[in-house]
Amino acid sequence: MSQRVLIVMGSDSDLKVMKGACDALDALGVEYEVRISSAHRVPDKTARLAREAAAGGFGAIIAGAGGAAHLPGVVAANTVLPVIGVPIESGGLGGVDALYAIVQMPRGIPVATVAVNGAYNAGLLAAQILAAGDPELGRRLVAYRESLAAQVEKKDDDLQRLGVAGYLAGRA
Ligand SMILES: Nc1c(C(=O)O)ncn1[C@@H]1O[C@H](COP(=O)(O)O)[C@@H](O)[C@H]1O
Repeated sequence: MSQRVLIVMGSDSDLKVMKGACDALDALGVEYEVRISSAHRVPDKTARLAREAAAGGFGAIIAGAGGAAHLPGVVAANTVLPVIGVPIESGGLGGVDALYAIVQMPRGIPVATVAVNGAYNAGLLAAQILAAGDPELGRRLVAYRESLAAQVEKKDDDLQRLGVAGYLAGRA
């Protein structure tokens, strides 16, 4: 059976952003489970989710949190599965607080960090991690990259054909 991705977030207020990870995994046909847990508010549950993840068939974990974002680090402390942290924009500091909290992990307990609100890339990265042991998923990732390249080529063709003003008018 293919491995799944565990998606954890600190609050339901993170769901709108974290849906990006679900969208990426859906597009690639990767199964996942979405949970709300908080290192601050439910520390025991958070540790349990992380400790049981490998045995539960998960191959990677995405953890998103805003503000004093300790969740990804605490998840990483409780598993040797790869953990991808998503800093979420919340409160007055625009997500920089969460970014620093997640990216500045101490030596020994790494968390791979994506951009502020970068949940879609977290989903892609989780899929790429699973693809190391799943050649069929690897082929779907290659097809995804080819579709990205085709989109850029189409935009460039349109720009050459229409010129700058025409291109912008077509997008308005
Ligand atoms: N950073 C953390 C943790 C944690 O790191 O354990 N638990 C919740 N939160 C974050 O607090 C923000 C506000 O949460 P509420 O909207 O529930 O007040 C959310 O972005 C959440 O990820």
